[in-house]
Formats: sequence, C-alpha cells, structure tokens
Amino acid sequence: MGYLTVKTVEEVNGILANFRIKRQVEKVKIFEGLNRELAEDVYAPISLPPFNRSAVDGYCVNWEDVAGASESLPIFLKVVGNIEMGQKPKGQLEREQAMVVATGSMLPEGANAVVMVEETERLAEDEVAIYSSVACYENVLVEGEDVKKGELVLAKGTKLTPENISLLAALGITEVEVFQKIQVGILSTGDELVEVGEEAKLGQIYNSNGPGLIAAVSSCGAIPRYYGIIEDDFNVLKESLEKAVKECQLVILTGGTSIGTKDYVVKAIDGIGKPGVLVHGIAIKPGKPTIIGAIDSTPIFGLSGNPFSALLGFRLFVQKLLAPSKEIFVKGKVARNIPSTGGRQDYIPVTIVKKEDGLWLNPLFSKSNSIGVLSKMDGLLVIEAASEGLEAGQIGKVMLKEGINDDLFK
Ligand SMILES: Nc1nc2c(c(=O)[nH]1)N[C@H]1C(S)=C(S)[C@@H](COP(=O)(O)OP(=O)(O)OC[C@H]3O[C@@H](n4cnc5c(N)ncnc54)[C@H](O)[C@@H]3O)O[C@H]1N2
Ligand code: MOO
Repeated sequence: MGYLTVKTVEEVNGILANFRIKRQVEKVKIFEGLNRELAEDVYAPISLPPFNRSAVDGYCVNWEDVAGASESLPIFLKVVGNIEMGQKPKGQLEREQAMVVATGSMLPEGANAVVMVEETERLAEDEVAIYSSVACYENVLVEGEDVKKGELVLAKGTKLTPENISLLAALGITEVEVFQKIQVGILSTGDELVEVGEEAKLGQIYNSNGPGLIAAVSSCGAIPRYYGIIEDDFNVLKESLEKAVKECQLVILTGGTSIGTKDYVVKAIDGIGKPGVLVHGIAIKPGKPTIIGAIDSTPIFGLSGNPFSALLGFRLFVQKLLAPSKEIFVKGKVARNIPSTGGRQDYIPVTIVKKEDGLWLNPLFSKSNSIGVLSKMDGLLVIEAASEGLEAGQIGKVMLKEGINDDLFK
C-alpha cells in the first residue's frame, strides 16, 4: 500500500459505504431510550385509542335519537348515569337515553356520538334537553382510528424521539431493543505529547487531539474510550491498537500517519489483521496522509497529528460512519481571492458576515497545525479538487462549524 496512491474523497466515500460496524443489541427502558436506535420492528400490541372515548365534556347519545334537535326544537333524553374517568361504563346505552361523560371517558355500547354540555340543559336528575344534533361519531375518539392493533408503528433503525417514546408508552410498551452505542477507541501517538494537567517542558506540547476527539465522538452519540498517549514505539503501538480493536467497534489514532521513521500506524494496522490498510493518502488539504483501514468489521482511522487535519479528518470520514448527514452547508460570496492547488479538495477556515446582499466569507490564515483559528472560524470553505481557487465575489460552499447557530446564516 503506497502512501503516494492518493485517493479522491469520492473514492474514499465509496470505501466507507461498504463498512458495516458490528452492533450489539440491548434492552432499555423507554425512559432511557431517547436518541437510541431501535434494533427491532415494533408492532402495536393494542389499538389507539384502545376503546371509544369522548373528545368533549357532555352527554353520550345515539346520534339518530338527536337528529333534528335545535334550540327551538330540543329533544329530551333520559339520563341513566355518569361515566367516571378511567372507569368502564356500567351497562350499555339504550335508545333515547344519555349518559354524562367527561373528555376522555370510555363510551358505553350503544353510544356513537357526544353532545357538548353547552348544547344541553339538565332539566332533572334523569332528564336532559338536547339543543343540537350531532353526526355519527361526532366528538368521539374512535377505537383504532389513530393506531390499529398489529400495525408496524416504529421500524428497526428508527431513532427514538420524545414523540416515539410517548407512542411506546401509549401502547403499554415498557422496554425496547436498541443498538448499543458504538464504542470508539481513541489513541494519541507522539513522544512530544503530554496530557493537559501535566507539566509541558520545552519541546513538549499538550495533547489537544485527544480531548477534541473525545468530544467529537460524544457529539455523534457514540461512547469514547480513551487509551491515552502511546509512545512512538512500534510494539507498544501495535499492542495498544490490538487492545482497542478488541474492546471497541471503531478506533481512531492521531499522529504517525506520515512517512517519517517513527510513523508506525500503517505497519501496526497491517500487523494485526485483515483487511488492514485500505487507504493511505487522500486528496484533501489539510489531512493528506489520512489512513483508513479495518480489522474484520472494525474500522480504523489514522488521522494526521496536526490538530486541524485531525478534526477535519474526523468530520469528513469518521463522522460519516457514526452520524451520517450531520453536516450543514451554506453558500456565500468570498470576500477575497482565494487560490487553491488543484487536484486536492481544500478546506479553508472562514468567518461569515451577513450583509444585505447575502453572506460574505472572509478567509482566515491557517496551517494544518493551527488550532486557535478553528475556534475563531464559523466554518470551512470547501474548494473542490477541480478548482484552482475562487475570485473575490464568487460563490463558495461552507461546511458550518458544529454547534454554530445556522439560523444566523439562512
Ligand atoms: N517528508 C514528509 N513529511 C511530512 C509529509 C510528507 O508528505 N512528507 N506530510 C506532512 C503532512 S501533510 C502531515 S498532515 C503530517 C502528518 O503527520 P503525522 O500524522 O505523522 O503526525 P505527527 O508527525 O505525529 O504530528 C504532526 C504534528 O501534529 C502534532 N501533534 C501530533 N499529535 C498531536 C496531538 N495529539 N495533539 C496536538 N498536536 C499533535 C505534532 O506535534 C506535529 O506537530 O506530516 C507532514 N510531514
Ligand atoms: O495534509 Mo497535512 O494535514 O496538510 O499537514
């Protein structure tokens, strides 16, 4: 596998599309199900509503008994009882009878409409005047009109939202099978790194990729498992990678992707199993030496150690597997000429200014090692590989930074 056989982003996306991460299944209580992905089809065990219910406060009747009733020509019915909320009606409703119902009460056999209380007058304990006619099933929530027993209500793969959880509860379902969250191993490589909180001596730098990637993984709904800083030693790296591959369903390494004497990531991946390294070198800037491989069904990403490249590699490739279609793009005019080397997709940090004539994009100075600029930017301007840059005033496409209020730019 040669480093110089650089693949295009489209080719890489084609490879990623064939990845199938092994997902375990677990049962969770619906109270804990928010944002989890169903691992089973859910069929309705009961209908909704489960029985005919009144939609209003009033009197349940047989609609034919009150046909033609009006203010000037009321129809008188015999009141034979009250239906309490949550109670099964005692007996059925005979013709020319009425029962008092509340919004949500179960209707008795024989009742097929409800007259609202304001269209009636109670004349005596056992008599009510009805001043308005009703159609069949008027003011009735009919059994099964919302969901039919046996119907497929939520398909496997559906993400549980508050609405879905409410539906499961309405159906009396307390637990569902969901996919376990994907566990993502994160390994930082580099002898120059120290963990934040420790003392960085001259020549050393803080490991910023580790915490950044932990956060990026969490924001995709996966579980980060951090394996710390791995020294630049082939055997140590191989051992640590092997452990992470065993314990996780996806692994990310940063650093050691280039072709320096201590860049062991390619060798380590190829050394622990098949298919091994599939990509080494992608036509993007920054992030050219990005590595993608797999051991059985566990994808492994070797992201460049450079912080900008590492986080870009995460968003472009790792995120495709963990949380596809999370990206939000906007278009705007570039404020200055922006040259770009053709043949590589170029990502340029920009701030976005909203003016009367639309959005304007101001490029920010950056290198692949930049990190301060990533917090200042609003997003990354994408210059396609076929383009050699954009002239001031030309339209460009920006991938918005995560968490930015995209309403500002609509
Ligand atoms: N002779 C060549 N040298 C390099 C090439 C090349 O084609 N030929 N490519 C350059 C490019 S482009 C990139 S990108 C880098 C890739 O470097 P590595 O992935 O091997 O990463 P390192 O060398 O370990 O580190 C690069 C840079 O990033 C800093 N770093 C590393 N890890 C972290 C971390 N966890 N937190 C913060 N910063 C980190 C590291 O100190 C270096 O400054 O290779 C070029 N070289
Ligand atoms: O490809 Mo590298 O990430 O530009 O420095």
